This record gives sequence, structure tokens and C-alpha cells, in this order.
Amino acid sequence: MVMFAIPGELVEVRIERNYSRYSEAKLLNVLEPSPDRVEPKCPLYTKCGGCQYQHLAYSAELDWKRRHVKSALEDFSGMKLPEELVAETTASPKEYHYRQKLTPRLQGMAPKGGDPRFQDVDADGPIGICAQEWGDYRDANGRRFRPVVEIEACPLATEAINAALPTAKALLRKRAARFLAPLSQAARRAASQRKRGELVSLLRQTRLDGVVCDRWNQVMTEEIPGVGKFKFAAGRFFQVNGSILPSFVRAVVDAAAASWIGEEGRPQFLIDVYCGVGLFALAGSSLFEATFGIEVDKKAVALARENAKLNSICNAKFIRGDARRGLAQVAKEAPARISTVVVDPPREGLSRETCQLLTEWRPRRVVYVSCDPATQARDLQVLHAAGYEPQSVRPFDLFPQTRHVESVLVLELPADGLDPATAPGSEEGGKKAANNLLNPKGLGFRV
Ligand SMILES: C[S@@+](CC[C@H](N)C(=O)[O-])C[C@H]1O[C@@H](n2cnc3c(N)ncnc32)[C@H](O)[C@@H]1O
Repeated sequence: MVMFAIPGELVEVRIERNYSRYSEAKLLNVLEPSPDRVEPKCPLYTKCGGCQYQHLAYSAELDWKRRHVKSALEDFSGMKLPEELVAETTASPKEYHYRQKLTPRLQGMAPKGGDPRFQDVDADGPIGICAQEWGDYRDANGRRFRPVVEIEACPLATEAINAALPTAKALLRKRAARFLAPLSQAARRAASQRKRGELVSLLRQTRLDGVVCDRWNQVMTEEIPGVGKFKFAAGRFFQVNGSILPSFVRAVVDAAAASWIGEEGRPQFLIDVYCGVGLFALAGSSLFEATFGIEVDKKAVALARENAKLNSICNAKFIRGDARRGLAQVAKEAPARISTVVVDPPREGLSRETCQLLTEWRPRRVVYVSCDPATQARDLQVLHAAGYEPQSVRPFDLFPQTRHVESVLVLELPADGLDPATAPGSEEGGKKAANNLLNPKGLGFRV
């Protein structure tokens, strides 16, 4: 494994670690470059840690991401996916300057011989964006630290964010000095995560109003052309690449609303699990009789309800709670045989219980949006074992120049897989799912 090399190149490397089946090596020289090699734009590329593919032509990056999604889905699920099932990666309209959020950070310090989890910040140290791994880095006093590389500008961030970066960095230093000075070492260790969080200086920009903000809870409004307006809290989750959002959101919603495979009938209910501020539930509302959003974050749910009003949408309902609990509640209202569930979980993928509830309640279609194809593959294996057939996989390049990729996997129960007795969506099917919530024995994980 050689970071910053391209398959097919002749390179000189130094082997740094050996494992039973592969080695990791550091790139020393490119002797015969690939035709796909390009000059990286950022002078800090390979040092900062934020980008992995700036040395790769964009078309090659898109090909590579498709291969990555396909092989991760196959390797971790044990399934073989036909070539035609996995689409080409949809390109981001902006290859650089697409990031509408940047979080400058100070360097983390560990007390000498201490536990790195109780890290302090180095108020006089560099301010960067990516924290490196804890390694054997020590300052002049022997204290371990987690290095960050000082940045003056980030070529992934929008121009407005880069223009505001010096102000944000000055603010961050001022906060760090104020926060650290009066506290003893012990008090600093005990400081809550929240206090540490307040040290972070946040920059967020929307295309709608061009605001650059530095408070976690500041409410921003973003307009996604052809989709709608969305309020969100600056420091919490909202997609960061606005340039690709119109095509990405449309693709998810259209996949959710399409007619059933081989039939004219369409789904009538959309359940957007892990809905954030209601992105898919609201974007798809005109295509369904009713939509539901399920989200654990209280603030996000409040904003999702506001977003429904902002876009004059009356058929969307938002439930605050854990995915499994919310799904069990919706199972009482939406018949599974005419429902599509969209799931867009964090990197860890679906919890075991949520996955199990899906296999018991059996909504006819599942559109699985994921930023980690490995955990998506793990869940695919479980859903496939329960009868869901993969219909399509579409990679979207939400994060150009980085190794991250978004994968949209559509799964559907074949018509002959619908059991008329405990019919998904039948009264009994809904009750079974709802009861599952109340019956702890039902929460075991079956593979
Ligand atoms: C990847 S984000 C997707 C948000 C939304 N779909 C969007 O695109 O804007 C994942 C969301 O899941 C929420 N979440 C995390 N764990 C959850 C859980 N157990 N139950 C419900 N929501 C959860 C997070 O708060 C976050 O808003």
C-alpha cells in the first residue's frame, strides 16, 4: 500500500510496516509516472492530511471511486455485483472550492506520559484543519502532541471561507488563551467535551446569504436549486458540497419514488431515517402521499419542522428519536408494501436493531445512502439474506480530491417475496414490527 502512488506506476518506496498479507510503504520517487498523474494544487498536499487524490486526474479519481465502491460492497458482503449494476461515479460540478464548511483546529497536546484522551490544546501552536494520528511527536519539553499543519488557505474551501480564515484563526487563539489560562491541569482534564468544542472556530457559508459564521448553533439557510430551502445549525450535520446537492438529492428521491420493479404501481410513503433537517423527506414530499423523517438530534428535528413550513409542505411528519424506535412508530401508520425507506446513517452504518427491524417490518424498497461502503456492505449482507435484491448502486463524488465517496444503493423485495399472510404492510406485519420494539428478546441480531 503506497499512499500517493497510482496503480501502474513504477515507483521507488521504503517499506515501513509489514502485515501478514501486505506491506505499507512510503513513496520516495516516481520513476515512471502514470498518464493520470497531475500536479497537486495545494502546496501542503501530502502534509496536511485532508486530501488523498490531488495527484490524480479528476476522471481517474471518478473511475477509482466507482471501483472502490464496487469492491468494498463485494468484499464486505461476500456478494458478486454484476458490472452493469454499479453506475459511473457522478462528478461534482466543482472539483475545488466546493466545501461550504471548514473547522480550523489547534494542535492537541497530551500531558507528559499522560492519557492522550485528556488532550489539551496548544494555544500557540499551528492552526490547521486535519489532526494527524497520534504518533511519537514530542515538543521541546517532552510533551506528546498530535500535529496539525498550519494552513493559510484550503483549495477545497469556498473563496469566502478562505477570505475569513485569518479572522477565524485569530478568534480561535483568543478563545484558547481565555479558556486555558485560569484552569489548573486537573480542571482542564475534567473540562467537558462541550467546553473543548467551544474552542473550535467554525466557518460556514451558504450560497443563499453568503454568511460566514463562527458559532455552533448559529442557524444558516441554504437554498438547493430545484429542491428547496433548508435551515440548519452551522455546527451540526448538513451536506458540505452544495454544487452536487441538486443532482444528488434528486437522484435519491427519484430512486425512492420510482415504480416498483416490473410494475406500474409506485410507493406512497417515504420514510427518511437519519433525516437531519429533513433533506430527503421534504425534497420528496410532492411525490408521495406522506413522508416521515426520523432523527435523534432535537435541534435538527425542530429545524426540519421549520423547513416544512418554509417550503409550504404539509404532508411531512418528523419524529424525534432513535432510528429503530422511530421506525417502529411509523410501522403503525405506513403500510410496508407501499413504502420506501431511505436510510442515511453516520459512518457506522445501521445499528443491528435497526437492521433487524427493517428485515421484520419489510418495507418494499430501501434506498441506502452511505458515506462508508464497508459498513453499507455489512448491512447489505443482512438485508440480502432477508430477501432484498440490489437494483442499482450509484456513487456520487461529494468530496473531490479526498478518498471519501457517497454511495446510493437501491434494494427491493421482489413481488413474489411478499408474503400475503404476514404481508409487509398488513396489519399483522406492522404489529410485528411495533411489538419487536417492546420485546427485548426480539432485538437479537440474526445473520
Ligand atoms: C449522515 S447524516 C444524514 C442527514 C440527512 N440525511 C442529510 O443528508 O442532511 C446522519 C444523521 O443521523 C442522525 N443520527 C445519528 N444516529 C442516529 C440514530 N441512532 N437514530 C436517528 N438518527 C440518528 C445524526 O444526527 C445525523 O443528522
